[in-house]
Amino acid sequence: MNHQILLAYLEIFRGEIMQTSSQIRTYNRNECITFRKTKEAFGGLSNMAGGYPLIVNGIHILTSEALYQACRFPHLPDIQKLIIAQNSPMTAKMKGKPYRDQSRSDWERVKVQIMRWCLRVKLLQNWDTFGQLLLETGDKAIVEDSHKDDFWGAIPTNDNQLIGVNALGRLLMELRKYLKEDANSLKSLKPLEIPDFIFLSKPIEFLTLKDENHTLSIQEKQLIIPLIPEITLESNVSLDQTKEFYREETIITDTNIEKTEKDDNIFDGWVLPKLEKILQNYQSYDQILQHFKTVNKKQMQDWMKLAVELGKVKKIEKPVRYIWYSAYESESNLLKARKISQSRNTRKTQLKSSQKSKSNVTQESTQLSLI
Ligand SMILES: Nc1c(N[C@@H]2O[C@H](COP(=O)(O)O)[C@@H](O)[C@H]2O)[nH]c(=O)[nH]c1=O
Repeated sequence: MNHQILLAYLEIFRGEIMQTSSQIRTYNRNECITFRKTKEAFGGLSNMAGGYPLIVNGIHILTSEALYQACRFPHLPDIQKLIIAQNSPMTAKMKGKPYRDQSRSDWERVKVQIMRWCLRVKLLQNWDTFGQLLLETGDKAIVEDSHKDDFWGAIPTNDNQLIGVNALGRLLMELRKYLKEDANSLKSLKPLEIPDFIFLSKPIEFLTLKDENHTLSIQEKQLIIPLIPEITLESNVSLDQTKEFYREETIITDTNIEKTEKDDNIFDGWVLPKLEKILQNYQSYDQILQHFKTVNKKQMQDWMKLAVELGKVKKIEKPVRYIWYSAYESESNLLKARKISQSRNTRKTQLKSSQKSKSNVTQESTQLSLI
């Protein structure tokens, strides 16, 4: 094998090493800081969390998730624009999904480095808030608790364990370590030394702490907010509906700016909580639509698709119906328990009818209850 090919293989191997089985970790929930929903105590650690705005090459970006997803497409500035124009980080992720096969060709190899860089941007530009949140995790392991992503997060196996590579949690722990031991080294950030590290057609710039308070000023945060109505329009909600939503949910004033940041995401802040309430039982698409009277069909379809993709909602076919994931899980556990108890009863009846001894019956039913 020639030298260069060997080097290329080595690089790929280095990039993918985090995905190998030796990288899998098991965490005990009681001993870690876990986060899943952005509104939980440590939800701010999620890339999906609002309230940690960024500026790269002079462009406002609402979340580290949007920045990370945009980094897939340095050669496709229109897709980058589409991604960062979304109000919801989950929608930002989904908007890039149809183009994933056009991600930069070395994406799998560089994505961990890119995530590390995105987290550093998040800290650099939200020094007090994000820094404090990171330090509040103490010395505990940080774990992204995920339904199905055991690369970036870890999946719960029973009440107390989570298993996965937990790449995001580990990058956050690494960042916390630097913050504790060498905070000054995090106060500026060089662009990554990878080819085509480009955002909206320009090489990504060298970043430094923004202002005296190390965070974006209120004025800067307000500059970000006017983006929201345009974006919502793009997803087929009428201007009136948009205005109505923001009138009710997020009237922008200096005093409630924090609330605005938290609620600046329709999908996270409004759609998901509503779905969680409605979908404690199976519901058809039309039944769901009844609960979202002001929303048009296409938008609702997109949201349902997103909720399913993100593992929040389970979709069942024939006929199509939906249920909130944890309700689905408890229902299937109930069904499993029922099946076990039915098969135990059947077994007992069979055993009785074949007139086995009493001790045999006890032994068999004990074995079945262990399944
Ligand atoms: N799947 C998931 C999250 N996963 C997030 O998605 C990002 C990785 O995207 P990708 O590399 O394109 O798969 C990364 O930020 C990871 O933390 N987050 C959430 O709140 N909810 C989810 O359901």
